[in-house]
Amino acid sequence: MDNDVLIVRGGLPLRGEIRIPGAKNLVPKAMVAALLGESPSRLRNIPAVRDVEIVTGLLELHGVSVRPSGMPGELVLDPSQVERASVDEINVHAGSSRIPILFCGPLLHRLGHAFIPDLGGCNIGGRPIDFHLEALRQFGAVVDKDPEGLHLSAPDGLHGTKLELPYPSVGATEQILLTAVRANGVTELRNAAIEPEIIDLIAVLQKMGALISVLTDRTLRITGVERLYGYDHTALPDRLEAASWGCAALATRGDVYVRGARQADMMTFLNVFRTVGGEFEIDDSPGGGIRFWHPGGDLKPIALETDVHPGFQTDWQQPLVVALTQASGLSIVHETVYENRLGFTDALVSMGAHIQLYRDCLGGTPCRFGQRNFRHSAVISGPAKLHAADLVIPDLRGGFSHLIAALAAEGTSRVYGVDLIDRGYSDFDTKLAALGAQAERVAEAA
Ligand SMILES: CC(=O)N[C@H]1[C@@H](OP(=O)(O)OP(=O)(O)OC[C@H]2O[C@@H](n3ccc(=O)[nH]c3=O)[C@H](O)[C@@H]2O)O[C@H](CO)[C@@H](O)[C@@H]1O
Ligand SMILES: C=C(OP(=O)(O)O)C(=O)O
Repeated sequence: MDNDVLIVRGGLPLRGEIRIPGAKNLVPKAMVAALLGESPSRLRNIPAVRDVEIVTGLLELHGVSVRPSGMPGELVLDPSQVERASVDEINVHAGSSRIPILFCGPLLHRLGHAFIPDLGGCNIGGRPIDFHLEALRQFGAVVDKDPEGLHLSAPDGLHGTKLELPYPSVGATEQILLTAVRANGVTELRNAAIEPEIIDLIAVLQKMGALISVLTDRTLRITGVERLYGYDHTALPDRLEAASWGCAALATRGDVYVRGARQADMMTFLNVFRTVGGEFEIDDSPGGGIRFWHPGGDLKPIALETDVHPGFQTDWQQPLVVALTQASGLSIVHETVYENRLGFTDALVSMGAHIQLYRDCLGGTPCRFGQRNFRHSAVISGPAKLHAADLVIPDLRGGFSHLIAALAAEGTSRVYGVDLIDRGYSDFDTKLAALGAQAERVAEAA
């Protein structure tokens, strides 16, 4: 539903149990990978999020049948009839997600041509795609940009190459994997991203018949193969959603069991959670998860920098900042992955939080954004008593953070634009109800 408003009566601790599905940042990519196979793929643990709907639409436009298998959260993708789609049809999805850029390699391999609409995704920085396009050119693709979008072709086919990313970009690493697996010859990628979602995509590709080695020092070596087949895969759990609910438990002085959360993907987050004063308990029995809770007393401030994996994931930053408004003392957060990911704090300040933003790199590591006029460091002074406000959601994680702040605040907040949260948190209003939150979703009056 578009333009929904969430009416949140705050001040109650979140208590109870929820289950998280597969990762938003893996599932749509595994769906794109299915295009490379010669037989159907089966993917489990699918989250009910917008990006999955968008990729389903794009795959169907290209002749891939995407059908529920009959088992909950499971899809079967059949790429046996891949065909070209019209620019107008594809452009219905313009500006909706970042995933369409990952269709380049698979469509070039299958059809010799690809059209990519304008990308969407969170407005948290410029989000250029120069690494993607430079890599595709090195594989032998010809890229033409016109007002409609990007047109790509590969007149001499795609061939393996030596690449080094200027920064370990998640999307560019995925682009290179999805292109190299069927390129002619060997590709070596240096300075690759190694996020858990990328390792899971590599697992998917290996199941399809790809040859990919993960070497030391962020190097990937991919030997192109002539044929790939369908896969059968259960997506890794969404560590970003899991951490978001952990932060919500901390900020509301609550106790939330996140069924499905996996320790191995979250170790850096868990260290920070414990340092701030949160408690957690790992249940690694089959079907287990992680219980997060506020043990009472004061939370402790922290100095933190976001980074590529295994550092502190940038998508964890926004929810954690809300919890830090409740810590006693000065916390410092240096956002080094995106230049514009602290704008959501203005709303927290309007609710009574004490947060100051700085253009300097307030961390041990000078980052790409220092001396460049981006307010990418925050000093948070707590604890602050939050009061209710009317909030307009700026982006996915910023939106979830506003929601946490509304849940922690005294009084009734109105949170506008909650459909943005649907991009990454499946059934979040049902989960809120399961945790005892008083939150009602209503359609905004036109
Ligand atoms: C759908 C998805 O998986 N989204 C995730 C993905 O986004 P996404 O893949 O878009 O993020 P990247 O890792 O590519 O971006 C990291 C940094 O690299 C820069 N860059 C990237 C590509 C490029 O061609 N040129 C360039 O300069 C970006 O501007 C940014 O500053 O990884 C991010 C970092 O973990 C997460 O926050 C996002 O949730
Ligand atoms: C930045 C995010 O997503 P996207 O890359 O899809 O905009 C996110 O999941 O926090």
